[in-house]
Amino acid sequence: MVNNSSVQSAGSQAPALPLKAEVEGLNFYYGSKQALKNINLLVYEKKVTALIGPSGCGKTTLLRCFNRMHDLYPGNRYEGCITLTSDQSNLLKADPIEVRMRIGMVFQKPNPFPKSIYENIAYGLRVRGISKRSVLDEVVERSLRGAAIWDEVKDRLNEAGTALSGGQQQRLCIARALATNPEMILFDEPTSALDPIATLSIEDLIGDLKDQVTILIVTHNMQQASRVSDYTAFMYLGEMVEYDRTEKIFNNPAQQQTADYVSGRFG
Ligand SMILES: Nc1ncnc2c1ncn2[C@@H]1O[C@H](COP(=O)(O)OP(=O)(O)OP(=O)(O)O)[C@@H](O)[C@H]1O
Repeated sequence: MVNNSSVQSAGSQAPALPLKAEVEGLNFYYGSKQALKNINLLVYEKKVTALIGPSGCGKTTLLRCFNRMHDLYPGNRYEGCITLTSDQSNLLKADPIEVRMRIGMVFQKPNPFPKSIYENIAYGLRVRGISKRSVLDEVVERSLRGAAIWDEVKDRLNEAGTALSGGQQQRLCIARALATNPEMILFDEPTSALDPIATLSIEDLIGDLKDQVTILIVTHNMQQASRVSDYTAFMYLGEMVEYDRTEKIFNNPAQQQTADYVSGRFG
């Protein structure tokens, strides 16, 4: 049974950490189908929060609310709010273009633009009217360094992004997300298409990135959630069952359902 009480902060023992965002009473509908039910969640600043749960529980749907991806399809509807603490803006009511500059996204499958490595980073700035070469050069280098791929590509910036290995392409996509100095980055199963070595390098990178940005990650991989995240939210059938420090969720969860899921008894 899902625990219907609204689960908000990450457990009673959580210290009072700075907040990046607060999800309150979030419902989401694909047409007439309700995929998220009264989600309440505090997202802590410069921490990694993992969303876990069995297939179809609503992890990706919740993640995509944060950068208004659902607006791209007709019939989708949100209720409730996701408030960014920095300026108290409700992401569900703000201009979606602005939201996507503040909240970057990295997808399951690396999806570089069919452009050069340099342009993969610079393109998003150009479409926002930034064309000064020195500024673009600086952002390209900073972003590629931030994604731990600068040394590998600095001498081949004019080569196609799609010519890189899968793991390098994913780091290029992370660099692209960093270019706008986002406040949060959303990762949707970012290593599911990668081999174990590339997976570990992305996990290391996520650990490094949290010094500068708040991270929300959807993962099916329990070991990955326990390795990379500080907080974990367990969802089931569109509801938030339990949210706490990752260590607590994996070692001593409050709900039996969470214990069953993290120990592999269902899902
Ligand atoms: N475009 C859509 N139209 C209608 N229903 C959808 C759509 N996308 C997802 N759903 C439904 O919403 C619910 C949540 O889906 P979601 O993809 O968020 O789950 P998930 O936990 O991320 O699953 P998975 O781990 O398999 O990716 C599921 O019942 C799914 O069938």
